[in-house]
Amino acid sequence: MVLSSVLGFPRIGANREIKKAVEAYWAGKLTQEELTKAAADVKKTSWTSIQQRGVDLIPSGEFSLYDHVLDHSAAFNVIPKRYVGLGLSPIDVYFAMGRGRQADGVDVPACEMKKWFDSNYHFVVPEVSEETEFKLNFNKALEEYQEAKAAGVTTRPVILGPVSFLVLSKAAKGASAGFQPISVLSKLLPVYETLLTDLKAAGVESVQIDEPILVLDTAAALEKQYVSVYETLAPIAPKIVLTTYFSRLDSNVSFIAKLPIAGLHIDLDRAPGQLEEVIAAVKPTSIVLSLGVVSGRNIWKTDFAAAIKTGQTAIDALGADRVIIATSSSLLHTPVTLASEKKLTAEQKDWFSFALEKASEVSVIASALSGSQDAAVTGALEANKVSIAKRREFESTSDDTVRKRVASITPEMLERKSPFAVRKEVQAKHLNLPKFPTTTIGSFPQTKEIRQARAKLGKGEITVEEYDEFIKKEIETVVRFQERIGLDLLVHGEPERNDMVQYFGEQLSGFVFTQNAWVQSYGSRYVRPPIIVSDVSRPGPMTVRWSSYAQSITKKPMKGMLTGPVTILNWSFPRADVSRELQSKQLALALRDEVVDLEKAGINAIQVDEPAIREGLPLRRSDWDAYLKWAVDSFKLSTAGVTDQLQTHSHFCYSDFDDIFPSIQRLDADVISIEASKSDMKLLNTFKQYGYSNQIGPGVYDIHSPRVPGDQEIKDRLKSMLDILPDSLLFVNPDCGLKTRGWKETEASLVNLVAGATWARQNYA
Ligand SMILES: Nc1nc2c(c(=O)[nH]1)N[C@@H](CNc1ccc(C(=O)N[C@@H](CCC(=O)N[C@@H](CCC(=O)N[C@@H](CCC(=O)O)C(=O)O)C(=O)O)C(=O)O)cc1)CN2
Ligand code: MET
Ligand SMILES: [Zn+2]
Repeated sequence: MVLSSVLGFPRIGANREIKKAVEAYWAGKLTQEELTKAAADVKKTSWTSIQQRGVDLIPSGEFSLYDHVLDHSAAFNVIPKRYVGLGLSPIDVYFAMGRGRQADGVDVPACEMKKWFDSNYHFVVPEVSEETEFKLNFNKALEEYQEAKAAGVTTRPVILGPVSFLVLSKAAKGASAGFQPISVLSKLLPVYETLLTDLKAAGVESVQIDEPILVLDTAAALEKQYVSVYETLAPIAPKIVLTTYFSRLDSNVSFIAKLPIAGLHIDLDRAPGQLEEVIAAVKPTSIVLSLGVVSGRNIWKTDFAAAIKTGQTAIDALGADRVIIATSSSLLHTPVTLASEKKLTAEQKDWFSFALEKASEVSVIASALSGSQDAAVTGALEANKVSIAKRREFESTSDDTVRKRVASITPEMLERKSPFAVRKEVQAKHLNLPKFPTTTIGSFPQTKEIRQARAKLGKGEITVEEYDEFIKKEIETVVRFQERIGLDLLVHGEPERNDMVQYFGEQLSGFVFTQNAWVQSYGSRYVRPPIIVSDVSRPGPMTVRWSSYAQSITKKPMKGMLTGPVTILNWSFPRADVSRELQSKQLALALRDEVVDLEKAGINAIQVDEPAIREGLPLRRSDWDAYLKWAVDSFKLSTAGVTDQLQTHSHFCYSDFDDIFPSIQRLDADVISIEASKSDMKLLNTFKQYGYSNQIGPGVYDIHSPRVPGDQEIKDRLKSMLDILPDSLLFVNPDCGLKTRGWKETEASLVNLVAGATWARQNYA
């Protein structure tokens, strides 16, 4: 019989229960017991509803109050010294690592966060050194297995494998030079032995061990480690299903197939082409193959006929007992349920499947492959056939004007009129900014009042005019604030935006957006990715009136603020029927028109954010060039339609530039701002080493935490930056936008930032 499986489930709860509970706990409005209870309720609901949908292998242990990688660090005692001995309870140590803590005399910054592979989810980076004393503080996989059992659901616990855990870790401060976390694998392994022995003793039949790094090129050099880990673990553990996702195994499959594992999961949504090679590799073994045919990353209804065909190919080679039908990855990256969407049309609703609907999908596909004649199954197959046919019909329509415009993009359209050196002079005169110009990344605090006003507008409790007036007042407050504390290049603060991507999705043709389809980005922060359903175009200006209003009330230059094409694409659910390149170029043309309109409206600096350009980089190196070509071209297409005197900015809030450096240079933005406050100055050395030629604002403090940076701290940062970068190129700004921050810390931090720039002007004249 073919079994069905779900690899992981969204944590937020259908009504954002977990986000609300966690934030209430932080605010001191909920006790730890109440928080634990809220979590227990959501977990129980998830387990039972997946079970009701007929899924055989139900995940447990992957739930998290903040981040599952952080859960592993806490469980394995991978807790940096700076969080120890502060008198905090274990849960507060955990949250302090995730988001920093500044209260009651305690002042610790957060751990670094990084993007989880090519997704918009962030994990908290574990810090490891020779000194790390690994031990099992608690066994979360076991606890949640038992919790589910008590609720009447037998689950398959999920853990992150030891090799991936260490490869995703970084060297802790104080580790010796050149220390590689993977070098302490043999010290970590006993923790996994204990964890898995306990699972087995508790009667756990099989365990899902995630080793996502197996889809990376770097895993090829880790064969020895993989062999030793899994030879040690297999004899003492429940049956191991080694789980990979987001890309293909390529040649790694040859050593993976020899590991003593009971099952192997592969992602056939992202990498359908690997099926044959993987089947061939596992055929001579007894390994069960878990086929990730239901996307964990997108929301389109699965084409059952195609999935059944794939499943049948595997069954023909391996037999039905060696095939599992699964989601391609955890469903963490999809919203909870389509049932919460009240505003989608019936036609639109029929296109999609969210997490709960996907649970039904794996179950139906597996049943069909097991030969079920059950009326519910045959009915579902029939209904799916109709839905897919309708969707295909919709996809066959296109917007010819947009298609023609994309086809007629010329190389000249990608280039500014003059090179950077010339533009820099023109812009210096025009904008008249001081040395070390201070600016911010765009958003100011999204207060409760702003969100409530928008919620009221949505419910029809206030009129559009009232809402617009309210937004204008917010803009004015932000402008006056910036003038008062002495910032140089102002922003309007983005109060009108629910989110930097959703906001544009809502104004562009070709998108559908949701009411409640929240997906976790990090910690308690969630997004509602808009869905691209057809060709994209811009019915009219999107930001011009807000930016020109903001400019009209100040003499200081106002920076226009847009989200770039690659980022809109990456943070939306894209179409699956046309290439990402085509979608990106369509977005770029729409943004190009907006940029030109902003310049016409008297805006002299425009920032086009591309924080997702790095994250969109394919996981396999051989796919990089093709991606970088269209991604960079898209950005250039969106920004190059202006005169030399317009200063273009772009923003990237991550620090992994090593791999894409030449592409960042090729963007040819006049100014870029980057995340640099949490990583050390190594990043700036990279910029120097490559001879980055345009202006750059390395973030001088971390905005992801409510912690206020001291003014000496900012001066020290500027000093080390100026040791590396030419002073004529330096801008002074935070790491990222301030939307998640409160006003109190925003004001204190920016005052210190301006003081830092003033100090630099005095000392680096
Ligand atoms: N798409 C995206 N990806 C990104 C980022 C980003 O900004 N956008 N930034 C980076 C970090 N990730 C982030 C992701 C989300 C948020 C964030 O602030 N999310 C907000 C929600 C933003 C939003 O959509 N707000 C809506 C809805 C807000 C809301 O909850 N309203 C209440 C009603 C109002 C109230 O009573 O408070 C409701 O619906 O119940 C609005 O402002 O209109 C949150 O989780 O709290 C920040 C950073 C990387 N990836
Ligand atoms: C995640 S990048 C954020 C850029 C945006 N302009 C902001 O300040 O919010
Ligand atoms: Zn940012």
